[in-house]
Amino acid sequence: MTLDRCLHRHRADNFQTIPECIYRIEEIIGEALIFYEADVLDAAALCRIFKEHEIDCVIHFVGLKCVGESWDIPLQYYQTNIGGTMTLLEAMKQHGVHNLVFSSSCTVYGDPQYLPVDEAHPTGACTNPYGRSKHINELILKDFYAANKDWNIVMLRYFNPVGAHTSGKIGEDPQGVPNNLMPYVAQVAVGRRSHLNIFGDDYDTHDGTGVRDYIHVVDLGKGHVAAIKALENSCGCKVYNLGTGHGYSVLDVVAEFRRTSGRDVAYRITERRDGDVAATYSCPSAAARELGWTAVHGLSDMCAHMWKFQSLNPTGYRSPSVANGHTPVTDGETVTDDAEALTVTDARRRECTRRQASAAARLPRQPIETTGESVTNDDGARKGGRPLLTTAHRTSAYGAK
Ligand SMILES: CC(=O)N[C@H]1[C@@H](OP(=O)(O)OP(=O)(O)OC[C@H]2O[C@@H](n3ccc(=O)[nH]c3=O)[C@H](O)[C@@H]2O)O[C@H](CO)[C@H](O)[C@@H]1O
Repeated sequence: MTLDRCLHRHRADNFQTIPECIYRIEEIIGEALIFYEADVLDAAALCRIFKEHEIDCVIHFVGLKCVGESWDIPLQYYQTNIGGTMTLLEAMKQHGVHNLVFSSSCTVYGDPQYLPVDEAHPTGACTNPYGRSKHINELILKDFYAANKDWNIVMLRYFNPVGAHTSGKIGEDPQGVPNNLMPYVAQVAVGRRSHLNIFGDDYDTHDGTGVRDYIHVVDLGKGHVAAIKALENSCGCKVYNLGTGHGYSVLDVVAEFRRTSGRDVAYRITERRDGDVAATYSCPSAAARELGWTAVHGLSDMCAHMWKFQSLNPTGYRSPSVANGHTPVTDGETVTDDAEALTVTDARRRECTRRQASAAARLPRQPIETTGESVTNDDGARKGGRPLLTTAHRTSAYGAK
């Protein structure tokens, strides 16, 4: 899913950064990546991918995901998030691929009626179009399964994904002002922003600030691997929470980030944000019982790995070269050394391009060309024999968060 985010975010404004992100993923997994650039609403493009590979299952990460933005452009949210699912289901159906993992969200629970929230909690009282698009997707998938019992569908309700890969090589790199808490905190710590605005300290929580169930992205990724195993065992249609079961307040996160980074995180208390709930955290026991999956990383790891990525890449994947005179905002020799190791040099770009070309040459055909001007999209299929995963998503001039 990190791949999805990297491609999504950088495609619109700076194509040059895409190979760097992919290059880093290749370093981590030790394989060349094959990815397609295509629109999830482009049925022909999707069909071509299915024709060119023998695909076992699809992880459907596609989606616009900014709560605030979804009020401004609801039609784009419904078109991308729901239309994309319909197009993908049709393509899968046509090509006999009947195994799907879908990225849902705890947002489908709305303001929780009880805590911790389990999968039996009522859904649908969503507070924004983004949330409604996730809920409608769940309803569509349930109806679709009722008519297609030979399918296996796992819907994963993510709580609040944060952190970065433990290597610090890949992580969240929001364009513009971050909408979510953790990347904002990281950017304050690294000196890109002066202070965090905390949206309200008068909630009915232990310190008055909002409480969430933050989950490390590596744990989240492993949850998907567990879901794929369930598909292989013909699980039918299932829904699982992916969370830790622990709630932390905004001030808890700030304190932990200060501790792990050794940096100050200045903040101001401001008004509540529209649509925020006081507290939500998961009951993750169904995933433990049925998928054999449990989150292992706590808040300390989430902050430490987030900080590692942020400090090694102060301005994300656009971080200028240390070798070319940029001084990272971080201190400490190890960080500087690693930053140099991760710096994008011309030589590495050439090597990256060579590896990409070499990987592409092993494809039966060339990657799909995109259509349209302001809308570009990325599909990815790992290669190394049979592609196991296909991710597909669509971005627009607005992009994701
Ligand atoms: C209701 C809803 O749709 N929630 C979505 C939103 O979760 P959340 O709104 O829970 O995530 P978030 O990271 O935006 O906010 C977490 C907590 O931090 C607070 N906060 C956040 C930013 C900031 O600058 N200052 C501040 O105080 C915020 O009020 C909340 O109490 O985004 C997530 C993406 O990761 C998921 O998509 C969730 O489904």
